[in-house]
Amino acid sequence: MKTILNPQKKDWNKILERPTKKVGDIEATVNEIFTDIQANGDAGVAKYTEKFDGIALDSNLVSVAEIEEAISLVPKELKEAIQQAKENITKFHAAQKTEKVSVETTKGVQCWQEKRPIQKVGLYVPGGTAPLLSTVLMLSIPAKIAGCKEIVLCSPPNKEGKLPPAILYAANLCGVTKIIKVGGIQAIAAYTFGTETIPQVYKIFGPGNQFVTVAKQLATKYGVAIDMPAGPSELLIVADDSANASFVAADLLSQAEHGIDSQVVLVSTSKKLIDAVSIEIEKQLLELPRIEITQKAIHNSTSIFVENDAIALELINEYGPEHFIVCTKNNAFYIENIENAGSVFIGNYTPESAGDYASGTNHTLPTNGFTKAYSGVNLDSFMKSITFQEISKEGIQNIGKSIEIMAAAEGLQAHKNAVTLRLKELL
Ligand SMILES: NC(=O)c1ccc[n+]([C@@H]2O[C@H](COP(=O)([O-])OP(=O)(O)OC[C@H]3O[C@@H](n4cnc5c(N)ncnc54)[C@H](O)[C@@H]3O)[C@@H](O)[C@H]2O)c1
Ligand SMILES: N[C@H](CO)Cc1c[nH]c[nH+]1
Ligand SMILES: [Zn+2]
Repeated sequence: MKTILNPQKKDWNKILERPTKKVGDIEATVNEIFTDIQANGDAGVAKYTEKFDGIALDSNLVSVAEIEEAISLVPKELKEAIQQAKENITKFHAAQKTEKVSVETTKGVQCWQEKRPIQKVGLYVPGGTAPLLSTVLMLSIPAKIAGCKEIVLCSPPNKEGKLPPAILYAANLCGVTKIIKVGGIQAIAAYTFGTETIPQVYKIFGPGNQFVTVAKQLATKYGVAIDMPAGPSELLIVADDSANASFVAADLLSQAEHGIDSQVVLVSTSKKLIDAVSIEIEKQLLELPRIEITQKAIHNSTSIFVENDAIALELINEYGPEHFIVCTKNNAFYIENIENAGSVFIGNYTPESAGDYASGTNHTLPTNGFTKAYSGVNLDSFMKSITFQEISKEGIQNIGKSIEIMAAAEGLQAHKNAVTLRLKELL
């Protein structure tokens, strides 16, 4: 990790540039695959599964027998861990249900809003560098609580043409209605257009690498909604002398481990802490099995020394990290004033991994600065609001004149007439 001392504000964006590929290069590939799958359906999907995942499949649909086999293969200990995570994720997302909003805006004019589940949703579970069974829980649990009817899940097959048992076990446990062995751009294209085996969906959810993220963004041009751009993992930690350097290093390494395009950043008002973390990273790295990936991501990453908490906060809000760990003497200051972050982790005993797996919050979060405008996945992501209104005779008399005047001001006579006729009838 390189260390930068007191950078000038004008240099922040350059220093914190995300290590992602140029989107333009990926867009051409994504466009080509979308066109092919729109025209050729499952045959197109199979072609790209063979090209990118190196496996030729007769069918990409997961069978009941495969699910039964998976259930028998998952160790009891992992089943119990999944159960605890499921309970916490369920509690946190079920608590997000809201009451119907209903207001009489003017006497006789009743307006209300009700939520409805999105009927057909497509979940994407990454599997390129690691099979993210936890993502199955993060997406299917809120989908089920929201009441979505068709919950489809796509994830890339391994070299044996299978999905890992834990992914199938979790998907079955959480009420996924169809599981398909397909990953990457081809999965997103299939959700967008529908194929013989993969249903077209109304909204696509889930994280993925840059290919998946750019493909999701293209899906919106064809009228399919997406949760948000949730690309390569990011973590920013603000820590001072009150933090445990070994814990800080472990947290930075945990997100660097995701892939070479992950980005981790340490911001500190203590040079002593920056040095201690750097030594700890080198020590802990040697013990990690994914050392090559993790080392590359760490190489892309930066420690930044700043004079005080106010500067640190300004820099953090400008960057807008996906994950934000706060471990300082002034935690309350950061918690009150953070504007742009996906999920915040507070204090020495709140590792980011807790949110990845089992505390209850959702780990599908905006990256690449999209925290400035997007929320992470939550119960509302799987629902939409419909507004209703009912106006009585008294109500139309109370607001009719204003509608007539405004419609006339816009030059829309037919709009005005729709009110005028009713008001006349009531005279
Ligand atoms: N933001 C979040 O909420 C969040 C959550 C979890 C994971 N993540 C991120 O998700 C990502 C998962 O990435 P992954 O690669 O492990 O799995 P993935 O499933 O997203 O991507 C794997 C697929 O990419 C496709 N692919 C690979 N190389 C390609 C190429 N050259 N051209 C076209 N397609 C290609 C293949 O089809 C493969 O199946 C990581 O970057 C991780 O940090 C983000
Ligand atoms: N940190 C990832 C979100 O960026 C989620 C995850 C899943 N498994 C481990 N981590
Ligand atoms: Zn993670």
